[in-house]
Amino acid sequence: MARKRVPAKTKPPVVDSPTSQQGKSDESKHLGSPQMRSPNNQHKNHDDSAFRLTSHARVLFLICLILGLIGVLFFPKIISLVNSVNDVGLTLGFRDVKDIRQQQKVELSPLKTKQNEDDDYDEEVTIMKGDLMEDEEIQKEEPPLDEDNERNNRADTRKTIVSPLQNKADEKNQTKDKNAEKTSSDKKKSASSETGSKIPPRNGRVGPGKPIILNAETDHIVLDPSQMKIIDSPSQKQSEHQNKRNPNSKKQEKETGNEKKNKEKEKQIAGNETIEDEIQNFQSTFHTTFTPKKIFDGGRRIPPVELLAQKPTNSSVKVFLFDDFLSAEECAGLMRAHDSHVKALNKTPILCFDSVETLRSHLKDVKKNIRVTPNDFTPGTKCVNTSFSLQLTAWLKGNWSYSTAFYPGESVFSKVAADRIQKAMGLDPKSGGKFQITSYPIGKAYKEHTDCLLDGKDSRDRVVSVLMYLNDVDDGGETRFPELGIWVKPKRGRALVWNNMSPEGYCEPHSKHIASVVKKGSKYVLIRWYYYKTFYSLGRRPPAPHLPAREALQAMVMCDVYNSGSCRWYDEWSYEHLLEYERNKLTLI
Ligand SMILES: O=C(O)CCC(=O)C(=O)O
Ligand SMILES: [Fe+2]
Repeated sequence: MARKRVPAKTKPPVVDSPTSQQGKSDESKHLGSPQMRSPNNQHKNHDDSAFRLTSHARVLFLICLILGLIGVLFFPKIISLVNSVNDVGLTLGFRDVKDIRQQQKVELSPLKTKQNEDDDYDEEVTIMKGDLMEDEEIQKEEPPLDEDNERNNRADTRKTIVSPLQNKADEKNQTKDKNAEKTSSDKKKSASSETGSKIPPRNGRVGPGKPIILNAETDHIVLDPSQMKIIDSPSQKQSEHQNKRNPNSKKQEKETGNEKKNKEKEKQIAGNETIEDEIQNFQSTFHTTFTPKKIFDGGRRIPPVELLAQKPTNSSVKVFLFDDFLSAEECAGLMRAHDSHVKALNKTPILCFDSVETLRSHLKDVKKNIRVTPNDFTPGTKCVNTSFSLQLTAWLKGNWSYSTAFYPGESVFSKVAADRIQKAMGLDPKSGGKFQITSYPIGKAYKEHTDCLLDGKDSRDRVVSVLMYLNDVDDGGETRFPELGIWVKPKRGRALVWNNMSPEGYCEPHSKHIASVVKKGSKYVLIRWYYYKTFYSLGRRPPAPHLPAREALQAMVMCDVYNSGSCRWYDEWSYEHLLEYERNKLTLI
C-alpha cells in the first residue's frame, strides 16, 4: 500500500475520470484553442500551479464564505447591541447588561420578525427606547393598586382559559364575516338614521368641511325606576364573560339550547320593544392583533415607531407611536367640540362610586364628617340621588376629568379616523367602539389601570387601545406604562397604540398604564378601543340602559378606586350601557 503512494511533490498521474474528461472537453469547448488541449510539460506545470492556486482560492473562498455567513447572521445583533449600549448609555450613563439583553429580546420578538417580512414595515418601523423613568418616581406619584387586589387580578386573568376550540370558532367566525359585513353596513345605515334623533346634535368643526357631531341623544332617556336591574353578582358576571370568551364551551351550547327561554327573558327586559333584525342577525368576529405600518395622509408621512420595554418583561404588549397622526385642524376641532359639549351638559351630574368606601374616602378628603351606607345609593346602582349629587358636586368642586363620546355614524370624522387607524394599524373598524375625548384640567390624572380588567376580571375585552393626543401639555400628563418602563409625553397629533390582551386572548397585566398628573396647562386626548370580540352595541349608542333616572343634559361622574385620578365625568352612561347591554343581549351574539 505504502509503495503505491505517490511522492508528495510528483504530480499523480491524471486519471481521466469521466468527470475530468468531461471537464477537459468543457474547457476546450470554452477556450476553443487546440494548443490548450496538448499535454506538454509546460502546460502541466501551469496546470499544477493553477491547481494549487485554485485550491488555495477554494480554501480562501470557503473562509470568506463562513465569515460572510457569520457576519450576515450576527450583524444586526452586533449593530443593535452597539446601538442600545449607545442609546441607553446616553440616557442613563450606565445600564445593567441584563436590561440590554432584554431590549434585544424585544427587538427580536415574533411580531417584529413577522413584520420584517413586510418591506414597508422593515423600512419604516423605527425601534426606539421608551423614555425612561425611575421606579421610585412611579411609586411616589401614583400609588400602586392594593397588592392583594392586584394579585387576585392576575390570578383571575390567568384563570380564564381560552378554549382549544377557539381557533375553530375563529374560522367559523371568519366565514361569517361576510354576513357580519352586511349586518354592519346595515347597522351603519341604521346608526346614521338614528342620528337624526330627538334632540339637535351639537356640531363642531374638524378641519375644513369636516363636521363632527356630538350627539346627546341618550341624554333624553329618563328611565322608569321599575325597570332598574340589580347588578349581577361578580361570579355571575365572570361566568357570563367566560362564556363570551369561549363561544364553543359547554355553557354556550347550553345557552343555545335555552335560546328560546333567553329570548323570552330578553323580551321581558326590553319591555314591548321588538328585537330588530340587525340585532338578531348580528355575528361577532374576533380581533387578536394589530399590524403597524407607515402611511401618508394629508401630505404627512406617518411612520410607526416601536417603543421598547425598558424593563425585563416576557409580556406580549407592544407599544407603537405615530407622530402627526392627526392634523392640527383635526385636533383643534375635536377639542372645540368636546368643550362645547361639556358646557352644554350644564345640569349637575349624578355621582357614582365603585363602593361606599370610595364615597367615604372622598367625604373624608373634603373634611365632611357624614355617615354613609350602601342605602345612600339609588337602589340597584352605585349612584347617589340628584340632591346628594348636588351637595357632593359642591364639596368635590368639580374635581374630575371630562369624557365625551361620539360614535361611528355620528360624524364624518369618525369614519376618517377609523379608516386611518385601519390603514396604519391594521385594526378592523368593525371591532372599534365609541370615540371618547377626555380633557384633564390642571392637577388631574387617571389611576393606574389596564383597559381590559374590570373588578379583576377581563370583562371589557379591549384588545387594543388607540390613544391620540390633541394638544401639547406644558408639564406632566404623560402616559406611563410602569411595568414596561415606558412613558410618553403628550404631543399634538401623536397617536399611541398598544395591545392590552395577548393574541391568545388574555388580559395582559403589563399593559397597565397611568395618565400622570397634569402639572401645567391642560390635556386633551381622543381614545378608541378595539375589542377582542365585536358585539352589537359597538358602533352605535345602545338603547335604554337600566340605570338611575336622570334628566336631559345631565352627565354622570364615576369615581373608582380612591386616588388622585379617581373621578371622571361622562356625557353618557355608556360604560355601564355596554356591559349591561352585552349581558342582556348575550344570546344574540
Ligand atoms: O390620558 C391618558 O394618557 C390615558 C387615558 C387612558 O388610559 C384611558 O382613558 O383609558
Ligand atoms: Fe386606559
